[in-house]
Amino acid sequence: MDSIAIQGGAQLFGDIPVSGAKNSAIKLMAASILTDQPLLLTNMPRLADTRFLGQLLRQFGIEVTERDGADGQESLFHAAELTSTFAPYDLVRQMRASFNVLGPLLARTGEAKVSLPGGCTIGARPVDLHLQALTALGAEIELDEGYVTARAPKGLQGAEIEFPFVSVGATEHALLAAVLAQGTTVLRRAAREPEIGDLAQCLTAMGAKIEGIDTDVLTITGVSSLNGTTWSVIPDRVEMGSYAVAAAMAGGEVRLTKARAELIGSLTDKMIEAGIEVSPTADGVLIKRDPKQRLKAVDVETAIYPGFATDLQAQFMALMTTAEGVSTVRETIFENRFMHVPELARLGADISVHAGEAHVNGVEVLHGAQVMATDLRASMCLVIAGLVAEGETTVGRVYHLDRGFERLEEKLGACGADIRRIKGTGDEH
Ligand SMILES: CC(=O)N[C@H]1[C@@H](OP(=O)(O)OP(=O)(O)OC[C@H]2O[C@@H](n3ccc(=O)[nH]c3=O)[C@H](O)[C@@H]2O)O[C@H](CO)[C@@H](O)[C@@H]1O
Ligand SMILES: C=C(OP(=O)(O)O)C(=O)O
Repeated sequence: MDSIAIQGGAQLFGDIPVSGAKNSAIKLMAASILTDQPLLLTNMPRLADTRFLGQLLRQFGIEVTERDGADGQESLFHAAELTSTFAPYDLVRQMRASFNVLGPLLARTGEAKVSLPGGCTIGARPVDLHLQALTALGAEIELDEGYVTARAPKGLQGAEIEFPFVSVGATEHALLAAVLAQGTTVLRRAAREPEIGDLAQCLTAMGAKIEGIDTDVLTITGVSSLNGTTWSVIPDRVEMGSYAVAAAMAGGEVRLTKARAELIGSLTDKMIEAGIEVSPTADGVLIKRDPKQRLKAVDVETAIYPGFATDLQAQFMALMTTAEGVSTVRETIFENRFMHVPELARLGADISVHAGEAHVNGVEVLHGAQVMATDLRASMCLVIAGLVAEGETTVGRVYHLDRGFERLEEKLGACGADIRRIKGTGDEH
């Protein structure tokens, strides 16, 4: 198992290019199942998650080709013919979004058998809303021995679906199935995260008919087939936000490029409140901070988009560990997303947790230690804390981090961070 070692204390100066969004790329990849024409995705991140999903798509008989192109890394998916509609446990357990192949397989072929998903253990994360949506679209669903078998021998039928609460995955899943259903589907209380807009726009370029993109009501008029297209993956707002926080923590001046400032508006508002200089640029954002000036503690509460992203909660908490005063961090999306707290405590952070709320009492200094990544974004929070902790911090289990951060050591190292990967051996999971 690899680990990452960071020698704290270096300020960061330079540019960090933001990669394509993992949470968009993996849903766009699932969209390739819907057509027998090639789908070319550009600005593709190379991550463990995109690799796993590529393996799963190959298992269905989809040709997957990766190459370098004018708009960054590219991946071509060609599902000319599907030779299997079975998604085994070993290929689905690694990540949450692999479950979202069920809807498109069902929509294209009328049946599929997919293992229940894995992903970060940040909560119970059931898939009831996914299954309710597919059932409303006319699928017959059976659950047996950890697998979902879905059948729609006469094809899917459009339906009115009102989600009881907002779910990113269930919205995307319903969308991926409804585009090929007969008739009109209306999704109410739909999630409107930018990655869903990206997916909906790509599907539209493939010939789908979708109204209300980027709103919480999506109206989809089913079509009988979709064509291929070329689509550039939206910038990764979680990666962008993570490096914005890293720059703020270490101090210095870092420009995040190939990105869009408005994607992290709820984060940068809080960063400004804490005393960090944030200036939007033509293709991203510039973060400046004099590390001699202590930040002010500010409170955050996670929420659905455009609120403060749960995927940036751990990173922001790391920033607050050395701010002046007490910051309250409320997690409202996942019931178990504070696993980084005991790890931050190893570095000297003073944090107490009561139900869904963490109180971070800022300390003057953190001290390097051995810590363990517990999930994807928590790994980044430990790296961020390590950037200022006195001495060396070693973050173990970075296979979590590799799911969602591309070339992390290279990107931070280019700005002056003293960071290196220590290669491990053996099975990663
Ligand atoms: C691969 C991907 O894109 N992952 C993102 C996606 O996860 P994911 O799609 O899993 O997140 P959801 O928005 O679905 O989950 C929100 C809440 O709804 C609950 N729920 C969800 C579905 C369901 O059928 N039943 C149910 O109870 C979940 O347990 C959670 O408490 O959105 C989250 C919220 O922005 C992000 O943190 C994840 O990074
Ligand atoms: C929680 C995440 O991923 P997943 O939903 O795949 O677990 C994430 O991207 O932060």
